[in-house]
Amino acid sequence: MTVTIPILDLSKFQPDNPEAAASTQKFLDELYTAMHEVGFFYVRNHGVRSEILQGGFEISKAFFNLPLEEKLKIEKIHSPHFRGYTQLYQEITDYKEDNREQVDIGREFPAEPITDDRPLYSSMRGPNLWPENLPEFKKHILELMQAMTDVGITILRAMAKSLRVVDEAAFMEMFNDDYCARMKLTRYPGMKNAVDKPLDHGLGVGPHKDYGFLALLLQDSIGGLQVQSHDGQWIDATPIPGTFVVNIGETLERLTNKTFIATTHRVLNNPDDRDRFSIPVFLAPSLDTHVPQALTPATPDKQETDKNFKAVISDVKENQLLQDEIYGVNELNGFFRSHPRIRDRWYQYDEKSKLWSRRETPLVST
Ligand SMILES: O=C(O)CCC(=O)C(=O)O
Ligand SMILES: [Fe+2]
Repeated sequence: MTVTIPILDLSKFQPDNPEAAASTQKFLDELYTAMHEVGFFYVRNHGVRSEILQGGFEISKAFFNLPLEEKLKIEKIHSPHFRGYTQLYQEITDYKEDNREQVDIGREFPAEPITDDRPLYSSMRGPNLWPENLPEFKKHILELMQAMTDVGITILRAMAKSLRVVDEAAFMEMFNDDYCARMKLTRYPGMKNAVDKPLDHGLGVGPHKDYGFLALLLQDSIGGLQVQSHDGQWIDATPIPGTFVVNIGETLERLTNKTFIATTHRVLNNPDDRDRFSIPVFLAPSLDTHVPQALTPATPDKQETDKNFKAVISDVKENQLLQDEIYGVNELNGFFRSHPRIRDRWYQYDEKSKLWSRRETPLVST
């Protein structure tokens, strides 16, 4: 069966307008089907002005065009909050170096004092690293992150409604003022980019599932994002102007007892010399949230109910989930796992208590 990624019209979702009840319901039904069967969809009529989106790409390109030594001034290693720039080939997904460079941005908070009474994961909050020589960067990027976050929160509310059995108020309480948002600016060099010489495997980012709740992605017109269908085939998420691509992470999949699926995806570098740019935003609940293990009843396994349904084939192993009940613990462990250099510079492990803590001063490498 060929899988297509559905396109949903967010303007149909008007939960507070009784006159739009029918169109809202239609949207919720489409959303349910998309999340249950594909785990990915495009959203159009999301209401974010195109100048904000265009401005985001322009400022992101301006940053990546800076000389490397300028970009390295905000390298992530300088941030105990895991913010900042990562060079090409420095991050590893599915055992291969990613052919991409990126900047990680989070919600802007002042650094908190390091005290024993705070949970360690409170270090995930903190300031971003901003490039000194691009003064307009901060304003544009925070504006774009807020606009995309607002769309994401609306979609999360729609997801709660479409699941029906979920208590919407309790679900949305996880996204109180202290919700988590992370944005990435990415550049994937084209395979024929003579300066960068991408690694032959051609993977901008290897097969993976996102681990939070929701990802909302702005992509340019180059293409390369692929989504893995149930039977293991790779489907192109071909760019559609004016849309975001939406998918969920493993924490929400677990919470819905796999009624909604966190689909494996990857990005291929463009075969010619043109670079691809994308800007994903990842949403998750506030760090202190106790994420319930499952809010909905288990869905009968499709393999048991449908004789024609093939076993799900994924390049990502099951049960790699970050299983702690408190979201902040999972988020910190996830960043520890993917950024051991940053972990060791800013955090220390005590063999006796088997606990991690923040270093008073960063470890200076010799
Ligand atoms: O750049 C993209 O299209 C997707 C990136 C992605 O999947 C990720 O960073 O988790
Ligand atoms: Fe992803």
